Amino acid sequence: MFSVFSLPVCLPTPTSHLQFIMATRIRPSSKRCAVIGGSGFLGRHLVEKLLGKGYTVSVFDIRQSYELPGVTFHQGDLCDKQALLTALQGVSLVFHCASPAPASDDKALFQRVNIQGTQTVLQACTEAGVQKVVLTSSASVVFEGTDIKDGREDLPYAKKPIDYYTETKIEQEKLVLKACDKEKGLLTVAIRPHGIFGPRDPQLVPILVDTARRGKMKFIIGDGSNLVDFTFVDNVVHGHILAAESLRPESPICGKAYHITNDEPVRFWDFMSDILVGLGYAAPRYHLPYTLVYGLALLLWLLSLLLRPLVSFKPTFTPMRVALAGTHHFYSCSRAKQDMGYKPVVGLKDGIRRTVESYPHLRHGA
Ligand SMILES: NC(=O)C1=CN([C@@H]2O[C@H](COP(=O)(O)OP(=O)(O)OC[C@H]3O[C@@H](n4cnc5c(N)ncnc54)[C@H](OP(=O)(O)O)[C@@H]3O)[C@@H](O)[C@H]2O)C=CC1
Ligand SMILES: CC(C)=CCC[C@@H](C)[C@H]1CC[C@H]2C3=C(CC[C@]12C)[C@@]1(C)CCC(=O)C[C@@H]1CC3
Repeated sequence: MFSVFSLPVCLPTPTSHLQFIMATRIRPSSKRCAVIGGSGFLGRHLVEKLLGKGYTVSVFDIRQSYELPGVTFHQGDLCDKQALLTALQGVSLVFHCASPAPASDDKALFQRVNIQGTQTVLQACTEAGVQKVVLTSSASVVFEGTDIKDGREDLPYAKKPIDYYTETKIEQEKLVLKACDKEKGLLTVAIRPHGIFGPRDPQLVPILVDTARRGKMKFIIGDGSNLVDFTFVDNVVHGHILAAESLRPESPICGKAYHITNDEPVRFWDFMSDILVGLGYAAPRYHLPYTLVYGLALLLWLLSLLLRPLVSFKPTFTPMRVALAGTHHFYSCSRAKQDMGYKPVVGLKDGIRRTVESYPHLRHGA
């Protein structure tokens, strides 16, 4: 069993009342941060980098997936303010990258965690004297299922978000950016990554390999020329830390959203093929018209809703996935370059190689 501590590790366990008061009133230190969602894919990469940069890290997550020297784990639900307050003692910087998985269709869960939960996180941060909050938002807050080419942050939020995940990520981002208040001493910023991939990703490569193993990765939806951003996880981490370190009262980044990508849009199907071929599977070859596949996906989705009381099935080809696979969606990160000197640290080719090497168990025949 993992242990859960209620005080940062670097403090001695209080043996007297006075020590306890001193410990609970510790002044926030600029190198003491908390990662909410730190057990997840992005969160863990962020934690590892922060440790390497000399930060003391508290992880707050609903589950504990690893142990690392220098990291204090607090297991809890981010909707629980008391649990958060314990984890945020002495913390000056909070990264909020927790969310239910996008594949879920549980509307109530998304609303509870992404909206009410984020309100609770912001209240807890204010009460605990946290000075900076960096939210992991998503570039998909502006995506409605149709082409976006070189999209900038001033695009309007999607009026018809493609799923509950996107709908609640929009509300979450608005809440965090609105909470930025220099007078009250709380500075906020939102990072919008797109298509994060890399070692330990539980979604992209596993879904792809599973689809290939079931013999369903033979088709290219549309003409295969649609460009998409896939962002290597180290670049997303780099964007988050740059944002945190640039977040000062006089900085232009306060209360703003920033796209963070690899800045190398790639054909969706070339990217999928590179991963598949790297792992020993065949690349998809046959083309299917986009509208036909989208229409079929819509029909299947409606059927799954209608039949839900009788049978439960989850189609692989959801309308959202077909839209992601068959449209252009790539974003400009020139605002991040200008305001915080962002530049990707790992190129796409290198990122794909590192990712493929990290999944020996998913290789064809393994
Ligand atoms: N992956 C991607 O391509 C992209 C991700 N993002 C955003 O990046 C962030 C991180 O994503 P990613 O690392 O992929 O996701 P993960 O699911 O790997 O990580 C999220 C973590 O948050 C935890 N969590 C969920 N609900 C709660 C809760 N109520 N209280 C505390 N912890 C909770 C999850 O636990 P559990 O697993 O048990 O649910 C998980 O450990 C998310 O905000 C996501 O919206 C944005 C754009 C693209
Ligand atoms: C760029 C971006 C936002 C990526 C997000 C990750 C996932 C949404 C994709 C990762 C694997 C993809 C995938 C498909 C759709 C989108 C993903 C789930 C398909 C289901 C699309 C239709 C197919 O032919 C099979 C694909 C398998 C992989």
